[in-house]
Amino acid sequence: MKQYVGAIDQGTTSTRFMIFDRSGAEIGRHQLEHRQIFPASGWVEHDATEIWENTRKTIDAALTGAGLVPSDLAAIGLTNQRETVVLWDKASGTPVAPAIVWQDTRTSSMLDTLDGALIRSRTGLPLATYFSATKVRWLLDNMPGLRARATRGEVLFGTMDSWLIWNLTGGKHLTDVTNASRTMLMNLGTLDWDPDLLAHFDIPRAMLPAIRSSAETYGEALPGVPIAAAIGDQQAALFGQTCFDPGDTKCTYGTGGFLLMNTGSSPVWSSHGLITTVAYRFGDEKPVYALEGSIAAAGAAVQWLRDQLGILDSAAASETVAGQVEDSAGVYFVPAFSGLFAPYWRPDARGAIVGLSRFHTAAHLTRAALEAICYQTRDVVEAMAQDSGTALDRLRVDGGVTANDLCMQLQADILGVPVSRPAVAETTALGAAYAAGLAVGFWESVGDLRANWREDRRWQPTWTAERRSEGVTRWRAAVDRTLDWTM
Ligand SMILES: Nc1ncnc2c1ncn2[C@@H]1O[C@H](COP(=O)(O)OP(=O)(O)O)[C@@H](O)[C@H]1O
Ligand SMILES: O=P(O)(O)OC[C@H](O)CO
Repeated sequence: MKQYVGAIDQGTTSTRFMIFDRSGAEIGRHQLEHRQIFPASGWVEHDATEIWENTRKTIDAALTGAGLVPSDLAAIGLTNQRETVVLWDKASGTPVAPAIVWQDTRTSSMLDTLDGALIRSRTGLPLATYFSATKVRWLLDNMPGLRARATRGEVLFGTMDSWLIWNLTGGKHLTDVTNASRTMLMNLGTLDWDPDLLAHFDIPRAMLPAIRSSAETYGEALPGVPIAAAIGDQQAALFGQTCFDPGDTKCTYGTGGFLLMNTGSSPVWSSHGLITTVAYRFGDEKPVYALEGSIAAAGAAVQWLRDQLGILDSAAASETVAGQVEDSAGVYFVPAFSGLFAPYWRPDARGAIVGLSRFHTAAHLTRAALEAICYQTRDVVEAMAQDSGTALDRLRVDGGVTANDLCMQLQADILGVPVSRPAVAETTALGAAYAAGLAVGFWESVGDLRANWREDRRWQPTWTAERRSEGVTRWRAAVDRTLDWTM
């Protein structure tokens, strides 16, 4: 009997393949970072071919490292960075342009020409550069002859899930409903491409994949091993955290930060700057929806200190460096590299570091970066409380940044509620594995999965209410200083 389920987790920073057993314990993994390409200020690109090659390599290396062969896997689940746009030539399977990453802001001037009310009412999404549609349109507008080829179905569009499914299955053009809900082209009510939005963006339907549920057989990834789930990474983390009931909430801190609350079988529209999105859908069952607060730069702020300023040797070093000082000594760092997402939705914002004097060191700046991750999360937690009418009493966290214990302590301090990290912090991959395992009967029910969730560590708030309130006031003042910055 097959004892394991695999998961491809194609993130913004890296791609990993993970193998889990029936108890949800990790049996093997391999991970590879890919290049972050910044051709101009505000542009962020990936090489989709590099990502596909890394995917293949991580599957092989994880299986070999764990001493397993493909036939040991009951199924593979796929989860991915969302919104990022890949366009490829149908005949050759080669990308026609670099992938435009969700953080890319090159389309900001297009926003003024679009109907925000129409888009919001059909998709649950605010007008922002974040989502796929403006990026697809930009490529069609800027690459001569591309729109005609796309109209003839010769050039295909997909988010990363589609691109990987195409390659894994030898040419199936599919996406799942959670990824489709981030394109700005899917109608949240019909769960199909919206003809009015396609016309509004001038995007030909012939280039779009077919929309499937999050848990069903997509094809074979390896001989005898089905891809039995595809689900956006933040929705997968919600699943991996076993947030199956309305009101269940988690926050994932990767390159960006993403707080999602399960809202059950009806979409809930936000009045406080959150996104309405599909959480998951099983086969023909009714979809489950979520409210989401998306933060554009969380771990990306640490990456920037490491890669662009060179003041950290590694992301992990941010903990020791920030730990050299008691506090940020009045420095606030707003990493609005891609503008500000939830709850502000200000594409005109750009990053700022305020409050500097000659006294300040790399340690203060690093601590301010960690605090920024936590203040941004507080902003979306507040919006979520206003929309749902319920204050959070504990925050379940996961993702790369949660390895940083100091940052998680700061998060509890800045939120004023406990922060809880599960034993398996790789909940994104775990969620994809869970969805695939449920689809093929490896797990019987979500009840089996709930029983697998265990807490690893909990942080209690230590700041006084006065200190917290002063910090939030200063943070909001710093946010104000980032606005109206683009030409
Ligand atoms: N110990 C750490 N402290 C702070 N940030 C970290 C730490 N380890 C990783 N990160 C950050 O987490 C991000 C990677 O997390 P991950 O969950 O793998 O992201 P993604 O899914 O976006 O690829 C990077 O931005 C990195 O800078
Ligand atoms: O790669 P992550 O984990 O930062 O997630 C990216 C999100 O899917 C973007 O919406």
